[in-house]
Amino acid sequence: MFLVGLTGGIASGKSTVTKIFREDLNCACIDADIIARKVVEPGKPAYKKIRSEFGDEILLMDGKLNRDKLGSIIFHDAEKRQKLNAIVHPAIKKQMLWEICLYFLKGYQFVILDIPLLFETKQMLPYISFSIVVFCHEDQQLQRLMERNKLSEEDARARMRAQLSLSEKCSLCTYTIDNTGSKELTRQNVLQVHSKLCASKKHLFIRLGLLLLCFVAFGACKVFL
Ligand SMILES: CC(C)(COP(=O)(O)OP(=O)(O)OC[C@H]1O[C@@H](n2cnc3c(N)ncnc32)[C@H](O)[C@@H]1O)[C@@H](O)C(=O)NCCC(=O)NCCS
Ligand SMILES: Nc1ncnc2c1ncn2[C@@H]1O[C@H](COP(=O)(O)OP(=O)(O)OP(=O)(O)O)[C@@H](O)[C@H]1O
Repeated sequence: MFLVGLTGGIASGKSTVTKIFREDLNCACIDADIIARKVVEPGKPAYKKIRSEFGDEILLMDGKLNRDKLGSIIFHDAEKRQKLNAIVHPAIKKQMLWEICLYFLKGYQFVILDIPLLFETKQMLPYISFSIVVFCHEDQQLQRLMERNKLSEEDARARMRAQLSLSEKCSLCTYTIDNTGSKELTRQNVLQVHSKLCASKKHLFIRLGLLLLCFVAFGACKVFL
């Protein structure tokens, strides 16, 4: 099995593309944003750390995190964002590695990891064989973000500034998926990248590598025991 990192800018279309991989193409997909929500549920270690770092004013009446409030703090303050990242990212990585193992046991050829900050944090980069960037024009990104999250232009731009630009991300990846047109056009672009992933023999090399490692370990046991 090999891992594919899927990234892009905020609201550039990662979830839209992941949905096509998962629902139309039956691919194994893991979404870092969903994990990021799970690991900060009340009672989880990351929740307790966020509460002591940011205070009770970032909680809703029912004790859950007020995500809008926390977002409005961290997207306007790089130091606070760094503090939140330092609490949440290790928990996301741990959960993600666990979910990858489950897909490995199910025998998938590859798993797609939807990670918004793939190139910024670099945490999962050592494990990735191919990376994909979903891109659209900056003005489309701004418009889609403002509409979806009901944000002012200033707040939307602050969120966009918290990440590498889409052009920087495109220069770092293996494949790009153009999401500047209709969702149907994007679907066609996803199909093309999917066929390239399916044609890859990387999983065979990785399996061969693991097999060789087992032989070496077995040989070493025989010599030393
Ligand atoms: C600040 C929070 C509470 C805002 O929650 P909200 O529901 O409004 O947004 P959501 O989680 O759906 O994220 C939407 C998008 O914002 C961007 N984003 C989120 N966190 C960050 C961050 N720390 N730095 C830069 N961009 C970010 C990503 O593109 C993400 O896809 C939340 O985003 C969060 O907990 N962020 C820290 C964890 C993180 O880095 N998540 C990204 C996945 S690695
Ligand atoms: N090709 C498209 N045409 C029109 N609207 C689109 C297109 N692709 C995505 N959208 C819309 O833009 C918004 C952002 O898309 P999506 O949620 O897939 O982005 P994302 O990169 O996953 O966002 P985030 O970084 O916040 O997780 C959504 O409301 C979605 O419906």
